[in-house]
Amino acid sequence: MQKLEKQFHIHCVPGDVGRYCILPGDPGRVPAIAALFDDAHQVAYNREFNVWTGTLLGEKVTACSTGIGGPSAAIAMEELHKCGADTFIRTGTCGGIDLNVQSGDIVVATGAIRFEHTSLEYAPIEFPAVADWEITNALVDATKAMGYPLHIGVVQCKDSFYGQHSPDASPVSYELKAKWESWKRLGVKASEMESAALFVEAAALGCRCGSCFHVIWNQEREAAGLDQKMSEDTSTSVKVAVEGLKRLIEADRKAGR
Ligand SMILES: O=P(O)(O)O[C@H]1O[C@H](CO)[C@@H](O)[C@H]1O
Ligand SMILES: O=c1cc[nH]c(=O)[nH]1
Repeated sequence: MQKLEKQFHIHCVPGDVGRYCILPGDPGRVPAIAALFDDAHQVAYNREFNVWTGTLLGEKVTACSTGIGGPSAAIAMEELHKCGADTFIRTGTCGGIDLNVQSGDIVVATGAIRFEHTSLEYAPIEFPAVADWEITNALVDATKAMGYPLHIGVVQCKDSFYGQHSPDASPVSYELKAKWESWKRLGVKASEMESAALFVEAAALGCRCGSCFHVIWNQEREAAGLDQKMSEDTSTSVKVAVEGLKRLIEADRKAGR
């Protein structure tokens, strides 16, 4: 019999998780995702990794939180992959950068800026952090079908949340602020923390990964004196991830993937 190896951080063994995984950062968001699965049950909860498995369209699917930042997200993906997963949808929160991106909107990432360090341990910096095309299409179609305001494009990833929000407090403010101006001029949609690591790691592992986000706020709209309020209810981005996953499962079945 094949040895079932319990993964060191997520405490799962092969069979505990599906091929398809939804990855929120917040462990508290996992039950809300699992509530949209059929027959969902918790299979493990260790550290920041809350893992629930159920089914969608009869396919085994898993929701596993990744915590904050690239290092723990990379661990979740690597250990889920060792348990048999090969397709990942990150659903998270983000802060808008582009002035058109408003609180409560959905952002679907086509790629991610690697202003973090985790991805460097999976690929040289010249390698782009690109979202999987099929997953991205499924997330875009799901958002449109549900009628939510949608922005599609590049997101920026970093390791320091406060480097984004209080760059002046940092001894390297000159770099943080100069680069932030570049992201703005390059039309970057939003800032978050995990997609760059996950996209690059997925490429290194031969897996697929895409991301969708709920916009919490937009600091650039605030700075420009535009209408700006906080939006913390992540239920729309959770619904987009689950509906997108259903569409992906159907597309995979049709294509024999
Ligand atoms: O809401 P989640 O998925 O955690 O995502 C965003 O929120 C956290 C920062 O507050 C980072 O993890 C960032 O990427
Ligand atoms: O502004 C934000 C909001 C969520 N997550 C981030 O990383 N930044």
